[in-house]
Amino acid sequence: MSPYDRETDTTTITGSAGNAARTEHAGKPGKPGKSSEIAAEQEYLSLLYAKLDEERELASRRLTETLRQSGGTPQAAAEREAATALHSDRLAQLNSVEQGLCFGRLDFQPGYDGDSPLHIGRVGLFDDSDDYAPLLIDWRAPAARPFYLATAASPEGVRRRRHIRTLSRRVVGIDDEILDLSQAEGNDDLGLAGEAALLAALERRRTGEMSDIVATIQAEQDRIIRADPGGVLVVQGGPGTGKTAVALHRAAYLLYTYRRQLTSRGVLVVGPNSTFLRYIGQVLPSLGETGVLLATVGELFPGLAATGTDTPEAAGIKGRLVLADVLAQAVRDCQRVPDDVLEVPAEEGTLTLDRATCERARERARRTLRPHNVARRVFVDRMLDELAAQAAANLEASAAEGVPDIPLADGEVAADDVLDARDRATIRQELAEDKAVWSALNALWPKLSPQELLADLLTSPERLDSAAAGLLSADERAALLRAPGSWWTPADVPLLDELAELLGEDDTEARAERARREREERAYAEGVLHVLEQDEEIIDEEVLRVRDVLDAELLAERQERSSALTAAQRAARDRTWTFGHVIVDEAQELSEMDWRLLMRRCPSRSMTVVGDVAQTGSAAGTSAWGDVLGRYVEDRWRLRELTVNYRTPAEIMDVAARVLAEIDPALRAPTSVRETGVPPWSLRLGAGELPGRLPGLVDEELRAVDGGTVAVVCAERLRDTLADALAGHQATTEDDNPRVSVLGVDRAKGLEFDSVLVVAPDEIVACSARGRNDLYVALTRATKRLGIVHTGAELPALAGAHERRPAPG
Ligand SMILES: Nc1ncnc2c1ncn2[C@@H]1O[C@H](COP(=O)(O)OP(=O)(O)OP(=O)(O)O)[C@@H](O)[C@H]1O
Repeated sequence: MSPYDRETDTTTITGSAGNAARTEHAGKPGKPGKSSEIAAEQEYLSLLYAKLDEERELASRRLTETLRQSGGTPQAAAEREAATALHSDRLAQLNSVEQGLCFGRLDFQPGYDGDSPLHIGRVGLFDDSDDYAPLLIDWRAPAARPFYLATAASPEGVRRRRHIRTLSRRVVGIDDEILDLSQAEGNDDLGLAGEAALLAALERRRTGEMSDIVATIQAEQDRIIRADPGGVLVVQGGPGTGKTAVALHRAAYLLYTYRRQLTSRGVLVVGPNSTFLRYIGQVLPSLGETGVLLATVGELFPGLAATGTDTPEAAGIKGRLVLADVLAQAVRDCQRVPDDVLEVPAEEGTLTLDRATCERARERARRTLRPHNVARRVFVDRMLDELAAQAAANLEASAAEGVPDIPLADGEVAADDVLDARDRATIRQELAEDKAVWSALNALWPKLSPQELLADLLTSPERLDSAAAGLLSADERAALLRAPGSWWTPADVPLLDELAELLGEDDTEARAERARREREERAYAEGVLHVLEQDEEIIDEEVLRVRDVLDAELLAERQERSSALTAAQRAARDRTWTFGHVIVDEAQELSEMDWRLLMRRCPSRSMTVVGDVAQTGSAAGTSAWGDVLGRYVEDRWRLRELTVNYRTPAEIMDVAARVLAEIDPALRAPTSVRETGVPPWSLRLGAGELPGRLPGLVDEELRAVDGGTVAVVCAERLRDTLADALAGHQATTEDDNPRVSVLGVDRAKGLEFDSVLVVAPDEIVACSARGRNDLYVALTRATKRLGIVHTGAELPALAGAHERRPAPG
């Protein structure tokens, strides 16, 4: 039972010299002092909700009024659209803070900064009848900071920090901390703030969706959340230290504090896979922020679904930086010259392109340093000049054929050319439209799409050999080859992005298309105006006529802009979009090629990089931040570390720490914030017994976590077999949020469950080059209980788990 479930009336004193604080819980009505405190908080909370309702009503009314308006100058139209966006954002924000509107209160020492209490909540509310005095302080505002940072040793003027527990619009309890150094007792080295509320939050059953932590952010987390947005900030921390939570709250903080700069470019949050993104998907909306694009790297090539899977070896190779050179060579390989002479059977007769001429044109095009498809225009121009000169010479020669050589009269000058400039231009134009000429030029310097080129490269041994000669070994090239028609994979996406940069886009046609669309939209708008005018004639001759306030141009423009999307939505459709800030979670998994793509999306290098190098599972991932970041920012990146584990109880962490020591004895496991008194258990089963016994084990765990979640985590190879064994439990291998999941370690990364069964740990270790890291990840997913089921060799590091005797049958 968590303190949130019970009605408490206790007073505890916690704290060391660094964090002395007396904690008092109050929830039981009937005790006069406490219940009057609760009643007073209830009264204030009711006032806040009344204000929230009033604000909602106001935002809704303003939105309706704005939507009703029409007409005016283009500037008025633009202002109207800005107002529409503003009011609908405000309304969405006010709706999102309904649950847990207010969660804290600060009381100050006498004489300190006005010394009236401040209430802290999810949004700022002000009293417009009292000179906009703050009623509720947004958790992100500077005034709210002491709520997260104040300690007894450094109280920042705070006398009492109160956590207010609410259910819907009702106060159900309060936890007070008196920040009083003279009360110091105990030895709380972790420096926790609001310990009772924190532990209550941590003990809650997991639902399969991550929750926000605004009420209980800890000081080391707060410093990261509010860190300056400039440059690259790396947040390194062991499992469960709140890296993901911190990353998401940082996004919300940055959007609040730097809204003007960030709303137009948006914020990108990158996660390792779609399961993880769904797990964290509710956190930012619950904080009232919708302007953030959540995506995996594999989703950052608009219009392409990367649903295929690579072998670990192929994924590892594709992630290496050398692939950028391979791709550059593959593009150069498409800029060909004939071995000797290329014959072009044009309508003007057979023309020829010799190797030297083609080489000169190719060199000239390459020297422009433009991307392939753009430089193609230079090559094609040179080739057409050459062909046109030949065709003109042929024509002149044939025109001269059979003409008698008539002697010139006195004073007459021989005409040099039969053809004038206009004739020559016509010939060039005809050649440019000649299919045979196009097919010859396309063979030499084709227009390419990234998809076409990569698909060719990965299915053609000759092309790959040519592009990767001296860059990849024969075995590596063989590992990359795949069958034609294979699905795109996430590791292909950075390669496609690289190719899109190398190939570029000749946007002449796109520009023509845009102009055509604009003409069409204007014509459509003219039509709309016409219909409106006819309606007006029928309805009322007197009213202001539509055309008086709206012309076709403006209507077309408004139509275009009224479909205006948020920056995040526009960014999702645009490969070349650059973001105001990029947050990368589970960043240790990204390959060098992934980083290249992300750096292109963030030229300002305003980034937050969150991860744990001890959890790297991917062959292409990193084990040192400097290795990946140095290339882009040299040593200009800042490191912050998180050291407290909020997820995994100490008993489970003891076992995981032994595995960590095997990965690297220098690595330190984070310190768990709580103990559960439940030791992890282990059980030995024969491999054949596993499918039969697993359902019973899962049932036991389900009962033990009483309505919570259970995950079976195993090597990818075993996943389907174990999911079949648990068919009766409707276990899922994906992310539809059931009580029982069966997951390979890769999918379990970043997630958490009340109980975790790690099945066949020896297989997890054996399955990949970073198998021990994978095992460490698997062991640290549980919030309450851990069971280890051995079917093969027992790993010495896991010997600490309490051994269970197998139940009969
Ligand atoms: N200050 C906090 N208050 C309440 N809960 C917290 C706090 N910090 C972290 N948590 C909770 O601890 C759990 C672990 O957090 P999170 O998933 O962010 O850790 P992580 O460092 O990303 O872990 P991993 O590296 O294993 O993915 C989550 O349930 C999160 O909500």
